[in-house]
Amino acid sequence: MTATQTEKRGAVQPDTEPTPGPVLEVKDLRVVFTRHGRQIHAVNGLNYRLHAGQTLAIIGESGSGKSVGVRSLMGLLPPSARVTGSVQLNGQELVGLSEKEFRSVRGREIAMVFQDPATSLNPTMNIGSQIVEAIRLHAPMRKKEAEAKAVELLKLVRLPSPETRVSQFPHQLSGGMRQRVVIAIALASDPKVLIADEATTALDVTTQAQIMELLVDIQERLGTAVIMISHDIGLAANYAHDVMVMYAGKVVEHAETKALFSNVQMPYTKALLGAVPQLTTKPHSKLTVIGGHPPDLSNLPSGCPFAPRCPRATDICVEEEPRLVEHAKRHRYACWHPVNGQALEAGGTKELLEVDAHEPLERDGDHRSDEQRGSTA
Ligand SMILES: Nc1ncnc2c1ncn2[C@@H]1O[C@H](COP(=O)(O)OP(=O)(O)OP(=O)(O)O)[C@@H](O)[C@H]1O
Repeated sequence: MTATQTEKRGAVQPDTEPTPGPVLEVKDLRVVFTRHGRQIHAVNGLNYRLHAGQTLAIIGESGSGKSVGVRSLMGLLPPSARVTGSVQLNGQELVGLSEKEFRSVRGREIAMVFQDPATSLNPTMNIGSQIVEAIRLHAPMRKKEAEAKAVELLKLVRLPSPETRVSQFPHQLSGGMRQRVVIAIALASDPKVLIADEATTALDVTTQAQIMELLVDIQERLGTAVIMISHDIGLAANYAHDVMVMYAGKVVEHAETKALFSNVQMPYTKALLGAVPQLTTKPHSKLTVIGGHPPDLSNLPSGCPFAPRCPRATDICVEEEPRLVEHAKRHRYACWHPVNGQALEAGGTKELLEVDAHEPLERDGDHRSDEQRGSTA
């Protein structure tokens, strides 16, 4: 088996001095939309921490709440959304900020790269002006100085011939180049957290890998924390330190990437992986299809939301919702009948529930193996 990118680069220590605490701390984050008198519970109690230089991947089926969960961090939800809980960015509480207050955080402390670079860029402005605008929005400076910084940013994102590219328009660049420009704009204010929402989905696989390598490089140089949302589980496995699996607005499994993929516990995660073709998949063999549909978010069931689609479900799954419990070090899952773990019974979970942290998953100071530490020294 080949080493993943996260193993190769030996986990989460950036070149810059690591900050002592998490950059981002999310506690019991909930988002409810009101639409036509109905309440849609899109995000139902997220807890996690993100440290400098760390990449968290969020995976899950369409509609599981991945985007709404990260957009709420940036105040990018419509007025019909009610956000509760706590989001601390470097100690600053974001939940409850007004739009005006969010404007000073968005793009400055926390920035986002979206799926389609074509729609993120202004087609009528050359790319140099767009980067200069982003730079001067956050740090007032003379135009000449900002133009020089724009070229530096384009070098950072490894856009070829940056000095001449600045005068070009988005349509003159390839999709991969455009996404590099979008990343340069996102980095204009040196954000602590970069959110990549399906940022490479619209690109071909080679360009996709180049952009991911670029994000890794930037992360290592600047210590930026990254949240990546992806339908591509392979990308998550290869580039993330931690993976969070969402279903019906909840986290159903959350672990270090290696622990998650080598020891999947939640049947939903297993089903997601089964839906991905492997190199070893024989031609014409069938991929696993997850039958049924996710629950109605305006009428969530009282038991495990995955129960109606789960091959392992029993009565308890329908009756009582399993809590997200840390069963092994840095490996949490919410399941009565985990894939590789011992079957749980309601009465028998007390011991495990004692270590149930309603707290975000914590990262060790340095959880690299000796081998990894040696290879990156
Ligand atoms: N403005 C809105 N009003 C009402 N419901 C919304 C709104 N925006 C999102 N939702 C609902 O919130 C749920 C979660 O949406 P979200 O976009 O976070 O899913 P996702 O996991 O990111 O899906 P995808 O992978 O397709 O982007 C969906 O069921 C969606 O219908």
